Amino acid sequence: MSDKPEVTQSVMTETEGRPVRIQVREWTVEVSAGPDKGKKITTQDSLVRVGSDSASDLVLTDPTVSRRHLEIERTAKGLLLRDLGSRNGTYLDGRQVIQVVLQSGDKVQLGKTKLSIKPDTRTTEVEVPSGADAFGSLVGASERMRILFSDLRRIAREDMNLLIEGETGTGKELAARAVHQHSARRHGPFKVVDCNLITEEKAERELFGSMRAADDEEKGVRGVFEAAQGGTLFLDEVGELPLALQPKLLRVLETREVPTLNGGAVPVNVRVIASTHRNLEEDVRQGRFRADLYFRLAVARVRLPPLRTRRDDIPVLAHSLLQALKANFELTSQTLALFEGYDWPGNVRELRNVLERGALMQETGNTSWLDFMAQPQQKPDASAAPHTSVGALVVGMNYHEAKDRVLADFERFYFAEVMKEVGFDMKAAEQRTGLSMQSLYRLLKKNGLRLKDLKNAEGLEK
Ligand SMILES: Nc1ncnc2c1ncn2[C@@H]1O[C@H](COP(=O)(O)OP(=O)(O)OP(=O)(O)O)[C@@H](O)[C@H]1O
Repeated sequence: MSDKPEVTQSVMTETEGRPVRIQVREWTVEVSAGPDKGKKITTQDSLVRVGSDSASDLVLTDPTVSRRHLEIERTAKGLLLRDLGSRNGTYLDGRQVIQVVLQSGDKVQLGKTKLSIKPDTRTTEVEVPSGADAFGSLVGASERMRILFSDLRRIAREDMNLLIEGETGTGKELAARAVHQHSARRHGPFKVVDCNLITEEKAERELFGSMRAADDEEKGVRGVFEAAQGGTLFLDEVGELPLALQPKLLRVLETREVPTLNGGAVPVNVRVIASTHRNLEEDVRQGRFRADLYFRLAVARVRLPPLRTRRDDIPVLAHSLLQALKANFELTSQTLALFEGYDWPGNVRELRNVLERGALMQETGNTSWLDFMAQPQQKPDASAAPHTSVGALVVGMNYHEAKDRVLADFERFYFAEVMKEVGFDMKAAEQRTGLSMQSLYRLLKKNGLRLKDLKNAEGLEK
C-alpha cells in the first residue's frame, strides 16, 4: 500500500506562495472474521480495494469473495463503500448494499468475511508547496497531487530507485519521465522496457545487456542497461517480469554492472524507475515476486491515485488535455459535472480518449458525452473512421499540429483494424505491420489501445 498521505484537513500556516502544512490521517481496514481473520491494512491513502485479485490492497483468500469485490474511499463526506459488482454481494447489518457511507462501528460482510474499519489510527503533518499544480507533463490541482508532486520533486533530486504504483492510465510513465527530467540525469537517456515482453530468451540480450558475444559487440548490440548509461531506465509493469529473471535483475542492481560473456563486466550508472498496476507487496507474500528485488526497486515508492478519488482534478485535467489536443471548444459546466460524476475506470487516459473523440465529433455536431462515456473502455475509438471529421478539425491548425493530429488518428484506426484482422495475435500483428514486438506494444499503448479492451469490444473476452 502506498505511503501517500490522504488530506483530511488543511491548515494554512504560512502566507500564499509559501509551503502549507496539512494534517493527514491513517486508517485501518481489518478482517474481523473469516478465513483471513487478522489480516489488515493501515494506510494514509484514500482508497482501499478489497478482493481476491492480487492487485487489491487487501487481498483475501476467502473463495466466496470476488476478485474485485469492493472498495472503500475516504471522502469529505466520510468513508464511502462501493460494491464493485461482486458475485455474492456486500452486506451491512444483513442488508445488501451497492454504495453506502459507513457509520462508525459498521461491520461489512462479503462472502464469509467480515471487515471492521477503524478511522483515524494516527495523525501526522506534511508540508505541501502551494500552487504547484504540475510536475513535468503531469497535471493536478488537488492537494493529493500537489503532495505527490512535491514528493516526486524530492525523489528526483535524490537519485534513488523508485517504484511507481497505480491503476492503468493514472500517469505512471509520465511520472517516471518527469522524475527523469527533474533529476541530474536529465541530459542522459530515458529508456523504457516493457516487462510484459521480456522473455527468458530475450532477457540476456535485451535487458541484461552485455551478456553478449564478442561478435555482437562488434555489431554494436547493447543491452538496455548500457543504452541507459548515465540516465534512467523505466521498467514498465515490473510485476510481469518472469521469476527466473528476477535474480539476474537483482544482481545487476546490486553490483551496478552487467556481465559479459567472456567473464568480464561493464559498469552501469543507471537509475531504475519501475512501475506496476499490481500489489507487489502481495506478490512478494505469495512468492510471485522476490522480496530482495522488491526492496531494491522500492527504495522510494509513490502511488498515483485513481481519478475517481480526486474528482476535483477533473476540470483542470480536462482543460489541459483539450489544450494539448488543440481542440477548439469549451466544456460547459454540465459536461464537467457529468465528468465529475463518472468513475473513469481507465483513469486519465480514458478522459483524454473521451475528449479526443468529443473533439472530433463536435465538428460534426454530434457530441453526446454520455455516449462516449457509457462504455469507453469496451469501445476503443480507434475504429471510428477518423476521416469523417478530421478534415474540418485540422484546417484550423498549423502544418505540424495538423500532421501530428492526422497521424495520431491514423495510428489508432490502423492498429485497431490490424489487431481485429489478425485475431489479436501479437505475433501475426508483428508480421503484418513489419514492426518489432516492442514497437508494436508501445504504439498500441500510446494510442490507448489495450489488447484486452479490443478483445472486449469484439466480445472475445469476459
Ligand atoms: N496527471 C496527468 N496529467 C496529464 N495527463 C495525464 C495525467 N495522467 C495521465 N495522463 C494522460 O494519460 C495518458 C496515460 O498516461 P501513462 O501512460 O503515463 O499511464 P500509465 O499509468 O503508465 O498507464 P498504463 O499502466 O496503462 O501503462 C498519458 O498519455 C496522458 O495523456
